[in-house]
Amino acid sequence: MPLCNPEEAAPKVLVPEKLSPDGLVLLRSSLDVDERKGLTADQLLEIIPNYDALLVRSETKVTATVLRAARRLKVVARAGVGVDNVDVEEATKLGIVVVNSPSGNIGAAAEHTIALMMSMSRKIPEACASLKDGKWERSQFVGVEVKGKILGIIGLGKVGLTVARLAKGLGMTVNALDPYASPAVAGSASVNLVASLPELLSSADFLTIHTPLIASTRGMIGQAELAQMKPGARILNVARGGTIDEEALLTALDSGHLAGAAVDVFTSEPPAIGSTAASLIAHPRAVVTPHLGASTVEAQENVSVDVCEQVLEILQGSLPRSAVNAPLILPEEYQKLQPFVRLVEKMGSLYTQHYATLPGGSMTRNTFDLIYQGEIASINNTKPLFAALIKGLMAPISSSEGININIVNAELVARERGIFVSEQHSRDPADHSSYSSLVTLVARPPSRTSSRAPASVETATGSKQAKSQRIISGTCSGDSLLITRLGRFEASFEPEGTLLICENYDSPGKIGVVGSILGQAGVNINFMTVAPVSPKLGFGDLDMKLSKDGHTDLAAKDERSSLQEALMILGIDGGVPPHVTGDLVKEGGVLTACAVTL
Ligand SMILES: NC(=O)C1=CN([C@@H]2O[C@H](COP(=O)(O)OP(=O)(O)OC[C@H]3O[C@@H](n4cnc5c(N)ncnc54)[C@H](O)[C@@H]3O)[C@@H](O)[C@H]2O)C=CC1
Ligand SMILES: O=C(O)C(=O)COP(=O)(O)O
Repeated sequence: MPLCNPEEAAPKVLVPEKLSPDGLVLLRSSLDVDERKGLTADQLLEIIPNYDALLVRSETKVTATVLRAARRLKVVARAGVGVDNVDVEEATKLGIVVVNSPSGNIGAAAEHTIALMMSMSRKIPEACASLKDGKWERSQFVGVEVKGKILGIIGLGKVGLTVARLAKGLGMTVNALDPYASPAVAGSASVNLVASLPELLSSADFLTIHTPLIASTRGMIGQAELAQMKPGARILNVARGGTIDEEALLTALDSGHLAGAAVDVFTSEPPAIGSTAASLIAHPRAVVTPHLGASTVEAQENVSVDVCEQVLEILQGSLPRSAVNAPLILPEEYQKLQPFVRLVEKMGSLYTQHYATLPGGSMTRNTFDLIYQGEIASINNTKPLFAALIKGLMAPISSSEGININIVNAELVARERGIFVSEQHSRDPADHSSYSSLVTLVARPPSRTSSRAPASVETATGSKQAKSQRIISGTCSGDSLLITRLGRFEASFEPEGTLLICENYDSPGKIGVVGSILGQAGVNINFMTVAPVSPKLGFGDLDMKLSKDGHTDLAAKDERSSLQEALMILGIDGGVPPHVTGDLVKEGGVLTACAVTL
């Protein structure tokens, strides 16, 4: 699918950090890639409104303020694992997809951990510096071996497990603490899962952290925890600054309780002059690197290609494979859903535009059944359809404060707006018409009383109950969309462009009357179709099931005979002047008229 119309400017991608060209080259053929290293926070805030995608590593702080200012932004791609520099919650609210590269740099981070452990245990950085300084000080740099020692790992995820396997190869015993780790996976790597942090701390000769920085891991190793470690033990952090309290670590090194620390990551990067982290860096028993865990040629190629491919997918309207804040959907399922996503969005928009203009309209009904029948019913993951419905319902009545409603934030938006959708799958072929798939949107009435109107209020043209039906059905054939039912009328029209929908008495001359009013107003008619009252007002078995639950207000079958109205749907060139719909309903026999744009 092309990323943009050749007439339009290509979507813009901002890359404020060093990213491997291997991924960027994939973007350049269809996107406008802007590499702007060294931007200040203020500069980023100033230019971000111009971009559709933002590619970062760990240095760029993608704050709520940046995201709110980013009016066009569809995706933040983190070329790496940790997304703690991105306000994912705010991105979710705004419908901005956040993707990462969950496995591109695992090997690099694990190897760096082992490199730091060996450097620390054999005092390689100090020995190297001394020798370069012209000295030959062999006796000062006697180290310890790791073989036969116990390595304690906090966080047995992708990096932790790789470190464990490498450490096993070095002859270490590996203990690990991870409440979410699989005992089978740990067992297969010969890792002993321990039950508590004190157990891990008190047994380890080397302790290494491989958790994300989240609420439960922030400051997880403080003064009390360091005190539980063996005297002379060594600690490593190649995960995130903030998991170990830097002040407490400095004290433990100063006191000699810990023999060494190897640190790649800091609470603030780069650490401020005079900060605790700066003192830690300067400490003679600390081996430090400036967040280099992922800095290998191979890892950078991997993460760059991984996220750039995802940026392309997202800007093409597909779902990414590693979204941090969107549900996982298999590509083949997504492919099947695509035309229905368009259909359901149009049905939602048609619902709001059509019913909000009816007498007593407005979006007073906020509880919907979305019913999938036929082949579409076999797809279980219908999150894109749910999102499309919310988007369609909201689009005509809300600017949504610039929020792009999509699969990322649809549930949140629906909750905030008090919209409830019950999705129902009916796989029974008897439940739907001749269409291979049918999607039906039913708005439940505001209360049971209004849906159970007594027979005495029926008019000559049908029951109040039947008239109050708010049902839209539709189907897809290839890429073509078709509305097959609107309220109690059996329709057959494409939900595209501007449509004038008139409900009228099904009597001769109506078409001429409508045509002449439109002609006088200079409105050009493209096509016209008439929708009679549906001979099948409900959904057969499904209809009955729903009615028993009191969910819907579908009409009873014996009400059909008295209904003599029809729906006239006219495709219009351009818009319909507001007075035209008013003029139409003043005409005898035209009951309602509304213009919708789909
Ligand atoms: N220094 C560097 O350049 C790099 C750092 N990293 C960092 O390494 C960390 C881990 O990365 P991955 O292994 O890929 O992530 P992962 O998600 O595969 O593994 C994290 C593990 O931590 C565990 N965990 C979470 N909370 C825990 C707790 N309270 N106690 C014990 N375990 C807990 C989880 O169950 C999971 O198994 C991330 O923070 C990432 O940002 C990753 C790559 C490079
Ligand atoms: O992937 C991660 O979590 C990392 O910490 C790597 O960070 P970087 O991309 O090297 O700034």
